[in-house]
Amino acid sequence: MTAFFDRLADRIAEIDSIVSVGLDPDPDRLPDEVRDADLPRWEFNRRIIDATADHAAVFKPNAAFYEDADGWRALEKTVEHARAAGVPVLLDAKRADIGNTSRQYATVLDSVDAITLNPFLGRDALAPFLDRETAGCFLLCRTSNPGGADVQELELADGDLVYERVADLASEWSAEGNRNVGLVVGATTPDELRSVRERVPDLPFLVPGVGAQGGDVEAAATHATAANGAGLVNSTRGIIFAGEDSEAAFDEAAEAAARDLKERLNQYR
Ligand SMILES: O=C(O)c1cc(=O)[nH]c(=O)n1[C@@H]1O[C@H](COP(=O)(O)O)[C@@H](O)[C@H]1O
Repeated sequence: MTAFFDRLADRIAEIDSIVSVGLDPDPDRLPDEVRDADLPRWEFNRRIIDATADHAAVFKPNAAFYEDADGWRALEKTVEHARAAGVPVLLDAKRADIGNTSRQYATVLDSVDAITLNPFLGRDALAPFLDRETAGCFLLCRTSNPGGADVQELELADGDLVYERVADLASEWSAEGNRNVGLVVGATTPDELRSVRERVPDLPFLVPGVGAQGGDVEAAATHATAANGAGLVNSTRGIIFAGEDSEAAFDEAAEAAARDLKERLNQYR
């Protein structure tokens, strides 16, 4: 199998979209029509996948929404269905731990194409993921949440900020290894997004925070992709729950929202 970022660049070129469709099926927000299904989260995701696959460079399920017995079954079916539709799956799990545990965590890459990782524990904790040549590994760099600056913008002795050092290390680790490392940089801090892009032009970014979090679509589109054309802008609630504000069926509303985001992003890239 070819490297993930090459496969991603090919898919982006093929469907002309850098949209990552998040699959976070919050049980409290599922529409009535899926609530009686055997696995409501799977039924919801199945219809979202079928409706939005043509606009989705990847699907990004967040593990938090599946961490119970039915959830694991729903996630397994979701991953299989997305991949059968030809769409790679980026599991948003923000993993990494001591070596023994990380080695076990990394086995999930037998089933998905890419994963988000937490760089806080350092290189050895990431190694079991980064060692997989065909997987994509997105390291948290400058996150989109309000407290993202608390740790990530602390100043180091040489004047660099923590998130800048994370970007530099990710670039080194990628170049020394399998060139399979990207960064998570939020759209809610467009100046930082721009500065990280200037710092590491070769790393693909996953840019979350447009849509429900109100991030900057133009900055996201301008800076998400690396020189090879790989990069993603994610929206989750803004796509999958678009039907809450619409007369249309939830999957039709999701299709329209995904298409609209694709077109808005494409104006700037
Ligand atoms: O790693 C992520 O995907 C992520 C990083 C980050 O800094 N901010 C962020 O929102 N995310 C994830 O991206 C998704 C955003 O969802 P929406 O705000 O509904 O578009 C959620 O699954 C978040 O966990």
